[in-house]
Amino acid sequence: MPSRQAPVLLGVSLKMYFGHHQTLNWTRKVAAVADRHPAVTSGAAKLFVLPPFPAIVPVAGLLSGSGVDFGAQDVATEDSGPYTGEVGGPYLKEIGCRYAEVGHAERRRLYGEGDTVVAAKTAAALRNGLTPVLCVGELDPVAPDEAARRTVAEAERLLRGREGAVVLAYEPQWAIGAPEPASAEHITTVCRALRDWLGARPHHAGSTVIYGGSAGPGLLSRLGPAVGGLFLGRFAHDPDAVASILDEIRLGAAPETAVA
Ligand SMILES: O=C[C@H](O)COP(=O)(O)O
Repeated sequence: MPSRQAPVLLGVSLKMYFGHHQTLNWTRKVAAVADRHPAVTSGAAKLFVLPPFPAIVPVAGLLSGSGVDFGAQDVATEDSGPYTGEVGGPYLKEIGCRYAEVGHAERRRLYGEGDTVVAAKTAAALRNGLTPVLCVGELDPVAPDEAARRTVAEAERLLRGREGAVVLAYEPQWAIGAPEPASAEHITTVCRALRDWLGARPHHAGSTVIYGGSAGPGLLSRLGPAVGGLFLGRFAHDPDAVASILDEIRLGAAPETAVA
């Protein structure tokens, strides 16, 4: 597996927290941060944003030229047809999305999505040229080694028979929406296991492992280089917090290699 210094990947899902104008205002502020921040302009960090579906097109316009990528929080299992309320991969690709999130714990818990649906959505993203942000992670708190075993097994199930670069978002379900993220030891153990697993699979070259679950300023510096970035939720609602994480990256928090 060739090694190279990879940019730290910072993703933000806005979930359903903001209204439309708030989404656009937040995007303008984050684009302005990205435009001038040395971590972004030097290529040390790469940002992506997942707004609600109706905001994707205007967000694309606001991010144009900023180097910030964007995508969707979900994708249909099918590409077109009578699927009321769904948005297919070809549509997302056509409007410029780079990413499609799949398998988030909230979709599993609240909307009954299981492995079959998550695997089909992952396949839909890949066949349409979208990078899946595939969320994996254990349901309840367990020891780091056991969490790593369960999470690698989950990734194995969801990616079986697929090829292409993915973003594996390690999100222990118990750490989502919590006051604090998982411990640095826990995150590092699981992310390293996922990296090793991906690294042994050349058909997933170019993949990245990031951590999400109450992540915010101050976390990345404690994680060391095994973690390729962060998947942010509430703690990115303040654009200054995004700038603060970019400061950490500029000061040296960087993944050791891409999975390539
Ligand atoms: O999509 C992001 C994650 O679920 C994390 O959300 P949170 O940081 O608000 O817990």
